[in-house]
Amino acid sequence: MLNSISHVPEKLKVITIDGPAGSGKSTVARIVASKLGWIYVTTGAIYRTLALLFHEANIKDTDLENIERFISFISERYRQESSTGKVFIGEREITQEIKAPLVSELASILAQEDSVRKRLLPIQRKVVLNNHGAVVDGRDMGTVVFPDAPLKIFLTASAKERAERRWKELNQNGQKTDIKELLREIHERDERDLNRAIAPLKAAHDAISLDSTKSTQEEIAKAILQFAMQKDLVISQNEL
Ligand SMILES: Nc1ncnc2c1ncn2[C@@H]1O[C@H](COP(=O)(O)OP(=O)(O)OP(=O)(O)O)[C@@H](O)[C@H]1O
Ligand SMILES: Nc1ccn([C@H]2C[C@H](O)[C@@H](COP(=O)(O)O)O2)c(=O)n1
Repeated sequence: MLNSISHVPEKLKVITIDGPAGSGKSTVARIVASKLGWIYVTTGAIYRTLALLFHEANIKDTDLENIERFISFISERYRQESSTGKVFIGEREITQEIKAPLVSELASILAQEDSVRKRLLPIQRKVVLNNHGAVVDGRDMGTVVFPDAPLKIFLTASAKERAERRWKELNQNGQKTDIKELLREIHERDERDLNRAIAPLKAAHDAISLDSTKSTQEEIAKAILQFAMQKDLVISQNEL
């Protein structure tokens, strides 16, 4: 494991990875964080958890009272296990439940609400700034949540490749889905994430764009670690 050093102020030891659904953000974020000895935070899981709470309470009305009620619950009881990527509400593990297509769709709908984004901002920042270094993935990490991050990555892949990856992932977890339906859902979520008025999915002006369509997660992670070294976020090449 690399011993990271701080050539940047402690509070800014953050690498952001933004990109569309299924581009491989969480996977490579976890590899990079592990190599650096940093934590990894996948902010999509926070939006997905909010969606799961709404879904399970069978609440269709995303009014402010419900949003505030569930977000304060998340603030007290939500946690991610950096090493495994497991997600918990209190002692209840919800890692697989939040990946269900219904939850994915509701998360992207809730993510359009300014009241949701405003209230999740401090939660995302608190998780990261309580640690000595973090790799964070989402849609607006480099543009809104951590605009001063020393290294920003914008990770893409073709919609077809992303649907195939999601199909394999759900299949491995015993969730049978139709690839054509997944492709439609990915296009729909892309549309929402790219075109919403608040914090749309887009590459920060100073982000490095990478396309993982024809690359393995290890190749992408290695490229990010090289950039981290160039930014003095790691000690030396021979430990990568
Ligand atoms: N470069 C890659 N090549 C092949 N498969 C990949 C690659 N990167 C990630 N995957 C696989 O694709 C699936 C989705 O990856 P991951 O969850 O990291 O994407 P994501 O961008 O975080 O998606 P979401 O935004 O929906 O959470 C996982 O099963 C992962 O193992
Ligand atoms: N920083 C973020 C993270 C996620 N979202 C929204 C957009 C996605 O549709 C949904 C689920 O995210 P995923 O797990 O697919 O990365 O949550 C967002 O708007 N901002």
